[in-house]
Amino acid sequence: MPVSPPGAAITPDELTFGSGFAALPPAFYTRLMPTPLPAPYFVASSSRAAALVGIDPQALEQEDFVAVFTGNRVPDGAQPLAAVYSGHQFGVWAGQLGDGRAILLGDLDGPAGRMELQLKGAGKTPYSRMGDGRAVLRSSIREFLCSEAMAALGIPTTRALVITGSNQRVMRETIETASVVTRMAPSFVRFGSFEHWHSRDREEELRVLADYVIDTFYPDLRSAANPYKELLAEVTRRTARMIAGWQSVGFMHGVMNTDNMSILGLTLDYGPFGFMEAFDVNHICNHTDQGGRYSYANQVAVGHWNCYALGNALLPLIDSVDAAQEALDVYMPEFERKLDELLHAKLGLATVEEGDRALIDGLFTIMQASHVDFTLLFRRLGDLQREVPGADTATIDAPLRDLFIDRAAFDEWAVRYRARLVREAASDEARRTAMNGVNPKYVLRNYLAQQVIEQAHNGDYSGVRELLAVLEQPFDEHPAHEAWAALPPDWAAHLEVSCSS
Ligand SMILES: Nc1ncnc2c1ncn2[C@@H]1O[C@H](COP(=O)(O)OP(=O)(O)OP(=O)(O)O)[C@@H](O)[C@H]1O
Ligand SMILES: [Mg+2]
Repeated sequence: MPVSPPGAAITPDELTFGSGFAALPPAFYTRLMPTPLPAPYFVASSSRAAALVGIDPQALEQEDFVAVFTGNRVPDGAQPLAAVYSGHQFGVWAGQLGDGRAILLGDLDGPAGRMELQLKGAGKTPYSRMGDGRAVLRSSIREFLCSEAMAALGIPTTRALVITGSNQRVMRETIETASVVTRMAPSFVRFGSFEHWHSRDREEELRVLADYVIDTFYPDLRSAANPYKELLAEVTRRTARMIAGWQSVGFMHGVMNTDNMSILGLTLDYGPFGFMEAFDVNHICNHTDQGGRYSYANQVAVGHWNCYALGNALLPLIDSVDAAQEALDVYMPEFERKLDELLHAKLGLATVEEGDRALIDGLFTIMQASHVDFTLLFRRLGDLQREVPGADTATIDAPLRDLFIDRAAFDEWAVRYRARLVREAASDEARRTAMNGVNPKYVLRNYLAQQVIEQAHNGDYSGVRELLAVLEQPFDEHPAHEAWAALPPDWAAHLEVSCSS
């Protein structure tokens, strides 16, 4: 359990908000107050996120913090604002968007550096368009749990500090209740924040924003011959690494619009996301995405496409198509390098050989044919013994082998894998430990989220908190929660997640 740092804030008045983003000229945002919710209550908090900004996690349950993180009380020094941005949605230019329900309070300096705190679902803003400015408890729980789960998996992400709720009714497909999730990130600037100014031919604002991002988050790039080109290259690299991370755990974002792409390469906006269960490379997690633009396989190319949209927006500053192209060309090599590194670790291969790619591809091919559960497969792979002299491998490998409908295909692949493992120095035991440290036992399966959401709708938040505790340590054994690592139950096959949030 992380402990709170000495001197952790126990009242909101002990928070000292800085104004990094708010110091930009007014064109970039609208200052406004969050809209209070009636009788807010505490739902859950992340002590790990709290430690990052020096807040005593226990204090988050207190009325004064609940008021602050619902938007009912604005602490001294905070300068609440909603930022403007635009973006491409499902590949089509959508024009102006902006924080339609997210309100930035300001930033806090903590042990891990500067973090902005943003209330998602805190009321209407000038960018709300037809929306009500609210988020529902269901979607806030999903965002809260997945942000913290991804952080624990080592994938760059925005964080979630706390969720509060209110009985105020909110209309979605059915009537739900309002909730606010407080997110944290060094910055919430998006690709779409740059597209916004480029689309309006406003080079001055474009430059101010790019300079702010470079000076604050990428100071090393300042001395480069063309810092804007280097910014594009670095964001492209980070995006490629983030998506390699997604692919390696079977995470599907669901709405990779350019307004949901972070300029820091963080996973941003947990809406209709999903973790791959029965493996299908073309799986689409978002029910609304009928064309499958954001399917598991397409995420890789879409990440690149989104970087092109950013590159296009930065072009007036980079001032050379060739230079921008060069910056964008780092994407595939960086993605493949990172994915290769992650997959080697997932297979317990500490060395690299020429045939490894074919071996790994072979595994994905048989996973696809048998629609094997992604998480269970990699977790059980760690149990495979390199040598089983004279023994019946079918029996020994049963828990792993039985995940495949086509067992002969698995047997064939296992022969190749064993032959490869013989050239690894690690013992079975050492390899298993290493593999269990990178292949999670627990991921946020949709049905798990659904179960704790249903409990929460009945006023019981213990499930959210328990699931968070498990997802914070996804590589460990949690004997009391063995069931959460199992294959999804039959009813889960009918779960659909959409953009409604
Ligand atoms: N209920 C709502 N009220 C007002 N605006 C909304 C609402 N839901 C979505 N929007 C706005 O619609 C646009 C696209 O929505 P999207 O679902 O990508 O974002 P989001 O989930 O609200 O926020 P974020 O990207 O900050 O996580 C954004 O401008 C967003 O602020
Ligand atoms: Mg969004």
